[in-house]
Amino acid sequence: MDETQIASLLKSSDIFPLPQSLKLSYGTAGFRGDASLLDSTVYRVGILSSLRSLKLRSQTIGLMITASHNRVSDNGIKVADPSGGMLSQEWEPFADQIANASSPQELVALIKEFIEREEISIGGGEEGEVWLGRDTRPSGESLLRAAEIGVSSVSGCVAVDKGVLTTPQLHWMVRAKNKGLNATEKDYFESLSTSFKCLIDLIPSSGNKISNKLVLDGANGVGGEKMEELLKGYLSNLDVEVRNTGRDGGVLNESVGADFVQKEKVVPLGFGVNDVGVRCASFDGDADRLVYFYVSSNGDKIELLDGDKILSLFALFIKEQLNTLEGKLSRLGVVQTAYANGASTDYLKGLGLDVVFAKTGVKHLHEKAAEFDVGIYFEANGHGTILFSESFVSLLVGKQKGMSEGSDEFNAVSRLVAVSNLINQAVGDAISGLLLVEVILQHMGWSVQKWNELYKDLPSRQVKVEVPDRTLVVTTSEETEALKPLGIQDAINGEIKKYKRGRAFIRPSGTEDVVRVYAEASTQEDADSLGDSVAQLVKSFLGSG
Ligand SMILES: CC(=O)N[C@H]1[C@@H](OP(=O)(O)O)O[C@H](CO)[C@@H](O)[C@@H]1O
Ligand SMILES: [Mg+2]
Repeated sequence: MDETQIASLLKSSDIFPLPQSLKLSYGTAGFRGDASLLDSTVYRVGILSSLRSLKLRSQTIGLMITASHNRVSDNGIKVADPSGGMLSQEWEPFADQIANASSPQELVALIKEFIEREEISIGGGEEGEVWLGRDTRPSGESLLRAAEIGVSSVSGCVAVDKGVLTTPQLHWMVRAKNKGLNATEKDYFESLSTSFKCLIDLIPSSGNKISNKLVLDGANGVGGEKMEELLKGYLSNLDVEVRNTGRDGGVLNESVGADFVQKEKVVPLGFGVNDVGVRCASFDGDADRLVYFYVSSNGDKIELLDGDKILSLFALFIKEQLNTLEGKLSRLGVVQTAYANGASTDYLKGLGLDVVFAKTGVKHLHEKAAEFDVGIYFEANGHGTILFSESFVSLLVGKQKGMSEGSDEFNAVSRLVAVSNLINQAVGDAISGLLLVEVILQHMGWSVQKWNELYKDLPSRQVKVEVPDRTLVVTTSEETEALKPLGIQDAINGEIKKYKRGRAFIRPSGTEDVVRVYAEASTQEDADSLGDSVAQLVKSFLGSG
């Protein structure tokens, strides 16, 4: 790093001093916090993205400015690697270090040390490129400017502002760009609508016809807006009414959206007694989570179809297509976390599927799903997708070419190819997930109620416990058992034994300063009681916060 580069970094970092007492961690989903405190963080992550692009021989990196389902006054930043997946976990400690550097001099020293270790050369003619996107938060625009300054303060690197996007759109575009494919937002919409129409054309004509009508809760965020754009410009054969678009005075994520609906299990604002029985869906604030629901009986309760139910629907459909192929050509697997409802896991195992568990956080699920030819992953909260290995897609495309049109096998192969184009291969995507759910329901001839009957969720309860130091809880790799504090797992097991179908576990949250308790049992009363007693154990072993 030469003197000019050092001077340029010192100068630009002077514009964005670190607010006092701010302690940041890259966590499960990038840096998040009150938007008014994040200028310096976003600027520094801009620098990191440039370094990442230089390290990876000029491949394009993505930088998304969003705080997802958090409140509108928050914001955040996450990095997409060239594959469109999350930033490699190996770089997270460096992200933490530079985000917390207390002065421009310390920042430059850390960068110097890092680029030497990683053998990144700056200023020798190498070029880097970073694509920036943001959600609809009012703070997004000025944070985006800070990111641009960070990116371009590294010699040879340029920032490209892609405007307001959903998180999965940016990940999709970055992936496409690095694969040498067309990578604009228009290409995204075209790819989704073409594969959707192809799946619709492949629906057997003999089946049960269901209502096309869907009401979407857009969380007053970017997802509703983009869905409307897709419907208007590219897809006319879907009857979707978008509510909570953010245009009618509603506040982002406030009593609306996928996180609210899944955690509170109540009707979001804008929905009520007139919607009883109608198929409804909710996106979260940056449209990477999707849940379905319908308003039941008197308009004040919902029946929730969460990520586990979407996973089950996808698994059933994919399995049906794979079974139609001659010979066993692929390994299908599903990935869940410990938060998956036990009834969903039983159901999936009952289908004869390979069910594996990953740690909480999409980056962990994605990694495991990528080990299969077709790997489906979902968090219970609605974030997930279906990954197809490149070799399996090539095999399918090759097979398709040599087959006669119209046979059952040809149709199954064509459906699988279309699904691999429809469903986002980079990251969970509420828009592409919604299109796939809609087409599968039409294919099966199922109402939302019929889909809900695949299995009945076991009653569950989640509790957050504030403790002085949550890092004292250490779990096994699947997070289902606590190794520390010593003795706590035996005590939890003692509680679990008291309940029919009892299951419970604890883990420190990666996004909040709490220990999370999850409990499940055959009745709601038992799940509540098990949750409460495990929460008491956490307090007695770790003290109250
Ligand atoms: C129980 C739960 O919903 N945990 C969420 C939450 O992580 P925690 O580490 O549990 O705070 O936020 C993550 C990021 O959005 C998401 O991936 C995860 O599923
Ligand atoms: Mg989100």
